[in-house]
Amino acid sequence: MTFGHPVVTKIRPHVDRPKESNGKGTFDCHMMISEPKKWVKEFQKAGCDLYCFHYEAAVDSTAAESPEANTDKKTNPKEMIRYIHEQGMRAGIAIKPGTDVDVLYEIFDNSNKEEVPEMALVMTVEPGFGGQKFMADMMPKVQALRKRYPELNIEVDGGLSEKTVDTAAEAGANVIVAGSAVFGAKDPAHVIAKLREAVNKRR
Ligand SMILES: O=C(CO)[C@@H](O)[C@H](O)COP(=O)(O)O
Repeated sequence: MTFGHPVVTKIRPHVDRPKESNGKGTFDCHMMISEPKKWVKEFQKAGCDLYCFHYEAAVDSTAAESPEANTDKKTNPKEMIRYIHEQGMRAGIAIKPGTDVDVLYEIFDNSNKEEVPEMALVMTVEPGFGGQKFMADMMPKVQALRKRYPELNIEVDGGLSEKTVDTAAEAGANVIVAGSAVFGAKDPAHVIAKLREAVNKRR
C-alpha cells in the first residue's frame, strides 16, 4: 500500500462528491494492494477522501478469500466504485504500465454515475518502489484519456519531478504524485510550487 502525495489536490468541483474534504486538500489514498475492497471502511474511518484502487486488483474480495469456491474470479471495478461512493468517499482507478487504457473507457462511459470514478491514475513506473525512472511512453494513455474526458482528473505516479512534469502536464495530467523529487529536495516547497505551476499553466 502506498499513500500518494498529490501536489495538485483540487478535485474539479463538478465531479466532487457531496462530502467535501476538510478544506486542507484531498487525502488521496492510492491502494496498491491485491484486495482493495477489504480496506475501504478502515480508510474511510481514518479520514481518506479519495480511495484509489488498481483495476488489475479489483477482484471480489469474498472470492479472493475462498479461492476454491471461486469459479469465475472476475474483475469487478464497478462494484468497487459503488462501494467506495457508498462510504462517502470519491473513487479513483489506477492502471499499471502493462494495462491498456481502453479498459477504462467502459468504466468512465457508464451512465450510472454511482459507478463512475472521479479520477484515473496512469502509473508511470511499475508499482513497487520510489525512485524509478519516469516512463514517458505512458503519455499516449494520458493523452487518450484527456481527449475523451476533458474534465477528468488524471493522475500520474512514478518518476515525476521538475524535469518530467512538463511532459505529463502537456499530455493532460492534472494530478501529480511525487515522492523522491519532493522528499529528497532541499526545498520541498519550491519543488511542489514548480510541479503545481507546470499543471496550472496548462489548465
Ligand atoms: O509507489 C509508487 C511506485 O510503486 C510511487 O508512488 C512512488 O513511490 C513514487 O515515488 P517517486 O517515483 O516519485 O520517487
